[in-house]
Amino acid sequence: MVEQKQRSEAVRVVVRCRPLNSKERFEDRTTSLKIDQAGCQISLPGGSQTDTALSKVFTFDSVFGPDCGQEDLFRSTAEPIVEAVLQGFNGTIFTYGQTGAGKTFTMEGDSIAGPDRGIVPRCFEQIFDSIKHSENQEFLVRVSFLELYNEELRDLLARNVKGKLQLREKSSGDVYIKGLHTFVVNSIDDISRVLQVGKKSRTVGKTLMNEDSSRSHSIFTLTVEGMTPKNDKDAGHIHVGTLNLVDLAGSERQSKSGTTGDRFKEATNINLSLSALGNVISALSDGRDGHVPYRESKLTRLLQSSLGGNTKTVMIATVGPADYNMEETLSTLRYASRAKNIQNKPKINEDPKDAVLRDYQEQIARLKAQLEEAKSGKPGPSILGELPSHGVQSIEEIVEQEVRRRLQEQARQAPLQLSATSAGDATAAAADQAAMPASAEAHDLPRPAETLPTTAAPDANESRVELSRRLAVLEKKLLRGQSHSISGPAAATEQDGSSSLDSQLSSQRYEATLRQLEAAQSARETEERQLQDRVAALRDELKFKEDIITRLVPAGHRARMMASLSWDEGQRKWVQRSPGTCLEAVQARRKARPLLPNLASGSLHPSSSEIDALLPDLQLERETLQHHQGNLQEIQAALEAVFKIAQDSISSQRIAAHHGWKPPQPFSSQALQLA
Ligand SMILES: Nc1ncnc2c1ncn2[C@@H]1O[C@H](COP(=O)(O)OP(=O)(O)OP(=O)(O)O)[C@@H](O)[C@H]1O
Repeated sequence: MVEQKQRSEAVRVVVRCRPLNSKERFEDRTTSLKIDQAGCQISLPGGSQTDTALSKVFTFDSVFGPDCGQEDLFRSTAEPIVEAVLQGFNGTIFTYGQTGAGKTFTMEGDSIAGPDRGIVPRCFEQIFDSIKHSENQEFLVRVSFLELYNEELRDLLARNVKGKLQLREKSSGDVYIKGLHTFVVNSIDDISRVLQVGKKSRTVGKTLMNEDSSRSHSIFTLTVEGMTPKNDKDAGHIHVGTLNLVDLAGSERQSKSGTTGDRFKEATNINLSLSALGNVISALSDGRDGHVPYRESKLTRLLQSSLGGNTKTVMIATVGPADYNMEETLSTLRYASRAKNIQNKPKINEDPKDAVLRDYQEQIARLKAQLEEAKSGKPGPSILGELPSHGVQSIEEIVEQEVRRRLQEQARQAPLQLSATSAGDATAAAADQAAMPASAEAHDLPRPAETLPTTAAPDANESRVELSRRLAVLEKKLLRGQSHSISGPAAATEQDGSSSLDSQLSSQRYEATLRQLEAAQSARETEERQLQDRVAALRDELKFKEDIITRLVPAGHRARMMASLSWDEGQRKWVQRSPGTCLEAVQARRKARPLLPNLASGSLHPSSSEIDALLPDLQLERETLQHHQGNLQEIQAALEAVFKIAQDSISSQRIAAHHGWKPPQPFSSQALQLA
């Protein structure tokens, strides 16, 4: 390894001015910005637009006018940075400017393909193209995507985007984000898919200045690990470059953007963090070794190594051309002009301890050795649960768990199925097994022990299949240059034709099954969400009804209502007990009650204490029966039977004379309905 001399390098600052947009053209907006692309200058008129002596002239590393295309801008700003990242430098490209000035257009463009695609998709193309054309090198590419919204860090690739992440600092002083998902990608398609998923989660909103205004700062990070060619004098060394693609939210004036409510709160946070960034830029551009207020905001903490650190940084300041935005344009140009003075000290990151590529290679070597042992008939040590964790997460993690569960289920149900596979079917069996997504290996997650079959140890055939599958997945994740002639995985595969075929088939089957599983998973998630919504709606309705009952129905009545209901398992609903059942209960109660000996013996002269005890009883029975609105005739018959017992036994005149009580009238169905 060559000792590196760390040389200072200024942050590159370029300015891009967008064309007048349709609204500005419709409003006949004028422009007096002057752009001298060749001289890298941009000037604004002074006090009066004709007074050139007072005009403000700014010089930058490059200046791009409204006619500049995305390709030209990319070549002169981003391409050299990506080249450096592939060599192991850190690089940052960030856009800064007034809302609606063209930051997102510059970074992402109007589409992921086509001439108007922005810097981000072009970086993807350059990275994978360079890897493809590199000689004898191996690469591993990982990505993450986050946003800083209202001073909260969010993982745009997480299931729960709104979960807050925490900034942490390593002992080296480097800042990192705990729990941020990182995905291994091995093609432009892969990485574009990740970008699209994240973009869907990013917070955007409509303002008067921009229909699609970014309400958060976003950072898309690519980490490219590369291993130097084996024939190089630095053979076997790993270099790790990180590329941060930063799309800042725009500075805005509330009077112009017309923001209120949430939009206003967002604008306040955006302006605060941009002003903190301005303070860091000012402190760094002073050139004195004074205090740099990185800790003022999370944005400045995130950009710490890009401004004044070990990164190659390009700032793209975007401005609008219309005169009615001249104040904001002037402010952007001043801000950008200060940034030109920032000095960074970029260096190649060599052989970091946490390089994932090295672990991948070690795992591949280990798997190959185990596969050899398995082929020679020795069972070998279990490979399961051995893989180290880097916190690199899997796109297919959920899918994998489901597949594992199903496979274990199948294995339990048909334990002989695998061993019954004939030798001729070995390849197909390998492919079947490989169809199981192996994201744990692909993303370094250790295989959870509890997901392993707890039955007998895998037989030789089974472990060989599993080893082949793991090998295929790991090898697929490592990207190799064009003429790979080293005795690496490819050479070893050539020695073993069947293993090569296994790997190819495994990959194809794996991809196909993964797609199916992803579709199934997405359908299941939709269904689950709908069910959860339904449960929530039912719970609200129940709560509403419970509130009504609690407020309007007296507690005694509620108890009696409940006593009159029973759960019918067959119909799966609450039903009222039949009046017959109720009457039987009343009669049973009466028989059990020893209080009315005279009544029970048929005496016509019950004592007054017996009558007193009977009256509330009768009242209760009447009310109970009133709840049975099903069969009125039965209810009435039951009720009358109860009263008849009383009338047969009690002399109404005596009762009237002694207690002033009026015997109840015979019950009519009309009265019951009214009740
Ligand atoms: N150079 C350009 N050429 C053509 N159209 C452009 C250019 N720059 C921006 N636009 C258009 O202007 C509009 C606003 O641009 P954009 O969304 O990129 O602004 P922004 O600076 O990211 O705004 P915000 O900070 O509010 O997110 C978009 O419709 C975009 O397509």
